[in-house]
Amino acid sequence: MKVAIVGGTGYGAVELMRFINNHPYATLELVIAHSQTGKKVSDVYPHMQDVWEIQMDELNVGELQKNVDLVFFATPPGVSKEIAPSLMDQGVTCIDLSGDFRLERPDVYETWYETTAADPSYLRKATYGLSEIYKEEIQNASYIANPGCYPTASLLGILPLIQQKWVDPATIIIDAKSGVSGAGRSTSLMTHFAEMNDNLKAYKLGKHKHIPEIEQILQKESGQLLNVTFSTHLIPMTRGIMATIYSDLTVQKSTEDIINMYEAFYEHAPFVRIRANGNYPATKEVYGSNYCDIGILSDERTRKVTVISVIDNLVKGAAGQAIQNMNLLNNWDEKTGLDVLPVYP
Ligand SMILES: NC(=O)C1=CN([C@@H]2O[C@H](COP(=O)(O)OP(=O)(O)OC[C@H]3O[C@@H](n4cnc5c(N)ncnc54)[C@H](OP(=O)(O)O)[C@@H]3O)[C@@H](O)[C@H]2O)C=CC1
Ligand SMILES: CC(=O)N[C@@H](CCC(=O)OP(=O)(O)O)C(=O)O
Repeated sequence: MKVAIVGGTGYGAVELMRFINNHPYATLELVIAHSQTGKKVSDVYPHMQDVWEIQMDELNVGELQKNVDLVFFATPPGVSKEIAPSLMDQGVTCIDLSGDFRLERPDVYETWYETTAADPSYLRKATYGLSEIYKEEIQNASYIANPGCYPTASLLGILPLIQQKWVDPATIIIDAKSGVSGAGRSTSLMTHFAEMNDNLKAYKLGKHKHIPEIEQILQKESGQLLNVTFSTHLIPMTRGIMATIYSDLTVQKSTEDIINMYEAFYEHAPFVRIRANGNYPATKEVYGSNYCDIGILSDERTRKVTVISVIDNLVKGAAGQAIQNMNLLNNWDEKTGLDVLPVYP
């Protein structure tokens, strides 16, 4: 399968290239850059020397349509909504790492992204690509809206309890922390070394674009209208997300009961690992891999459950899940190209 990446100089793109290099059925045909066209991938990322010497082109939708079977968008929000419709019209399959097609309702997108939404007729063609939950829909999709990094960790962490109705969805609180690569490659005051080193910052409280994304799925899966409390923090590490999720239990269940239920729920999900009682995952234990590791505590004193869910934001939170979705779309083993262990320490 011939693939292209749009947004080829970003962190999401270079992770896609790492996995495509490992993939037996996908070849990278075109890399589309923005401000660095004409350069080779290895000029921008020297660790790719002798691996990806491909020269980056400027965007030409006709060339994409003519030359590739699948396009990955690894661009900031606001880009794919302009370009993707003509690819959709020509029947080119797309996997979009940005948030442009994740929200079903244009008015909700416009409120949270503060810009106009894609045309609703195209929004309706998109499938939300949370691989473990929407496997069948993904297998039949033509446009995949790859989930955001925080929603991936949060939703994989809480959805089993929602589907079993063992928690009250209205009481969910998600406290999440991310490494700085989540903000992409370009520099900013927020993420430069002196601001970030030895520091821990809360940011975008009450305003994060992942709030409506998480609510959309929680509402769909619980059948209930609800709002979620979701707080994001930047932590001085390169990769990784930890989502610590709290909710009120509606039934009396021990930690063991909940762990057993999660193990059954994710029985056929090779990338979700449930920890044993008393064992809680750390971000380094999934570093560089497509795993989502989950630890659980049922606190019988407070009748609340705590779920700890960790991912690598660039892998399960972006490029890895995108490759997993490409595999599902093509009926390939979902682990194809992704069978790498976490890098530790
Ligand atoms: N980083 C992460 O952990 C995650 C990222 N995502 C999402 O994936 C997408 C890519 O993220 P990431 O790789 O981190 O971002 P980066 O900022 O590292 O890269 C963005 C890429 O898009 C290009 N680009 C910027 N503006 C335009 C434009 N107008 N038209 C075409 N290309 C453009 C940039 O080129 P140039 O620099 O030359 O402008 C660069 O190649 C984003 O939507 C992000 O929100 C999703 C989950 C996790
Ligand atoms: C650390 C950091 O800044 N993280 C980014 C999340 C990146 C992401 O997944 O955003 P999209 O929904 O746009 O794809 C943020 O909080 O905005």
